Amino acid sequence: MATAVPAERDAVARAFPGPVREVPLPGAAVHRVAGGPDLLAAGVGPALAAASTAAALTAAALGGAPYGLVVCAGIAGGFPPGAPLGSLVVADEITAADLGAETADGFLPVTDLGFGTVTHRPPEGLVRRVAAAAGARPGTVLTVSTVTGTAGRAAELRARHPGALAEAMEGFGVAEAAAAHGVPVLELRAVSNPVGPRDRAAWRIGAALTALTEAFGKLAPVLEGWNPHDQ
Ligand SMILES: O=C(O)c1cccc(C(=O)CC[C@H]2O[C@@H](n3cnc4c(=O)[nH]cnc43)[C@H](O)[C@@H]2O)c1
Repeated sequence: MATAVPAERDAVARAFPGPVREVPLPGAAVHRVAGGPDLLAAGVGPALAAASTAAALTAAALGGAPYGLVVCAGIAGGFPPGAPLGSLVVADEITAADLGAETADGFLPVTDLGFGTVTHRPPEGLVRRVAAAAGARPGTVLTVSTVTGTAGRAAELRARHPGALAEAMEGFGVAEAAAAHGVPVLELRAVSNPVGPRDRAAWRIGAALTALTEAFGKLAPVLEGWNPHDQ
């Protein structure tokens, strides 16, 4: 389970009773919950999140206990009205929204330049089960390197990604690391602020972290019981 910061990791950890052991990695540390998941505060932004997640995946594989699923979790900005404050969004697509080139005719995704990928799709069946169990809305979660701070940018993202419900900063990086290891990925976000004009007074980080804890309380049996062959 990869979050950006320790506060998110600890919000997830509150859903899993059991002692925690810290396992050091290059540049990060896994919190291993006995009888529960491995939790990683992977850092803010797609690059650091990818590097930390890759380190955890590699260490697990070399240790003979590879992961079967990578979950990116944390707070996010929600596109109103689909994703109000405190609501949960589960990604049916994880899309890098600003990976590409700006041209006089608009933004070109990196795939149009002939490189790589901009979207990872979590297993559909798992997304459905998580949505049902946690009461999360399925939709695209955008990964951005710059938090949206104007109505204009929010409108531009909406126009380019009509299915977007949320934006955050790590999902695509975590998904790239998971894909390199052939491991499925899931992204679950609790909405802490609206995507749009910058307004720090509108953040509800405490409520979003509580929503994350409650969600993982409901999701433990879904995640434990999920078989990759179900897809
Ligand atoms: O300074 C600001 O205006 C501002 C607005 C929203 C979030 C931030 C952060 O520094 C938090 C980044 C952190 O939390 C996730 N997150 C939460 N809300 C958003 C968002 O609206 N857009 C992108 N990321 C968001 C993100 O995944 C980071 O881990 C600052």
